[in-house]
Amino acid sequence: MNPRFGDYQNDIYSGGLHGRVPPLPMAFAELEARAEAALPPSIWSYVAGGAGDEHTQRANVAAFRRWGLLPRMLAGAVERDLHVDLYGMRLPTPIFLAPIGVVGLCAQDGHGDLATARAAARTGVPMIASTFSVDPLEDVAGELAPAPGFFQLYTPADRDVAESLIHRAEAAGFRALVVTLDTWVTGWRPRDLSTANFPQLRGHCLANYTTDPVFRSRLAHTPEDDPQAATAYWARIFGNPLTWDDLPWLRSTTDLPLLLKGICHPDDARRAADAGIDGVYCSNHGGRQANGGLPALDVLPEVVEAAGGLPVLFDSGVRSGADVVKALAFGATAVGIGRPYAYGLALGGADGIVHVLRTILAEADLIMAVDGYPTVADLTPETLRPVVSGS
Ligand SMILES: Cc1cc2nc3c(=O)[nH]c(=O)nc-3n(C[C@H](O)[C@H](O)[C@H](O)COP(=O)(O)O)c2cc1C
Ligand SMILES: CC(C)CC(=O)C(=O)O
Repeated sequence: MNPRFGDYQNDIYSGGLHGRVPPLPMAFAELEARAEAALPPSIWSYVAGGAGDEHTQRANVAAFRRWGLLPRMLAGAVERDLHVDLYGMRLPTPIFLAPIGVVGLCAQDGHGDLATARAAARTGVPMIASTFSVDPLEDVAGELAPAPGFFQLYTPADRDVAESLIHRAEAAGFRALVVTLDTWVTGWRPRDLSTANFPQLRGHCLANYTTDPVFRSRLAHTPEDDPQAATAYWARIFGNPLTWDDLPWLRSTTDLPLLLKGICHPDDARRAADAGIDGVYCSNHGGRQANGGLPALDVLPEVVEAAGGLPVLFDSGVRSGADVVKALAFGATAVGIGRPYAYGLALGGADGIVHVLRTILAEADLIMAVDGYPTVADLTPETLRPVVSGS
């Protein structure tokens, strides 16, 4: 039997009958407001902020409002099946946890990567673990099992360190490698600039480097004895703009499925497919990198078409179950949840993330029930229409 994600509604109502109201926000706007109040201002501005005047970040969210699902009645969608297949894995849900560097710091105990992994394990929602974590990837993987995890790589210029990270991720049991292309330099982020806090936050999230034997071998002293030298070496190898010429090397480093994150142009999707990549990840980094770009949702259909049948992961602006349904209908194989789970973490640790995921899944499931689309395969671009009046 498939999981009944909509049952979260029954769970809440039956709890309510006994005088309890849900301790965590049910609507995204409240989740966001309460996370802002809960997080230290420097972490809030880092997580919530984006590039420039954050126009693209807002446009990512607004893009979903421009499309609506056409309902089908008498479809009898009593049983829904939200599972998706990806690289031989049967995922119980069509969503995943997008990589969030520094998410560790959103948890009250400072170990948010581990809490995120625990939430993934409890829900079966895959986690893409960021290179930038407070805890090393082996510890994250330890909390994740049996849920699948993917490892997100910021590819250091020192290829030996890069290969070491990749091989550690393989050994730890991660099932795919997601290489992020759009953040070899950080974008112009006024909120971080005005607090000047980015380097400080980043300094807490280098565990994957400081525990890496190859990285350590590059240093005269251990990172424990000379943290500044470790950070300086990290800074030297971080800003590494990969090019298409690097892809054969990258491909040769692993047999894991290899995905490229940040693909928003159909020609790049086509070229990735030609280069033997296993999947593209359409995302504009939640508007954190380059302001003034198109909303990621607007480019998704073209990227899906150009990818020629390769899996296409998607994120940027997903705030609700309705958004998940629309991204699936536009052809995303699976849909990434970003900031909302960081906010859930800030409010309730692993429980907070589980709540956010269950909320999103329940809404998606109930939309598919009401509108008569019992499976993910039933959601196609033809089920969507542009909104023609108002918002
Ligand atoms: C605080 C923060 C840190 C992030 N760190 C990473 C990262 O380490 N690696 C990465 O590939 N993407 C990173 N991202 C981008 C997310 O994976 C995702 O693309 C983005 O959050 C989607 O936008 P949304 O959260 O507005 O939906 C980060 C996003 C946020 C909000
Ligand atoms: C450490 C950062 C570069 C992580 C990131 O991707 C982001 O802040 O968006």
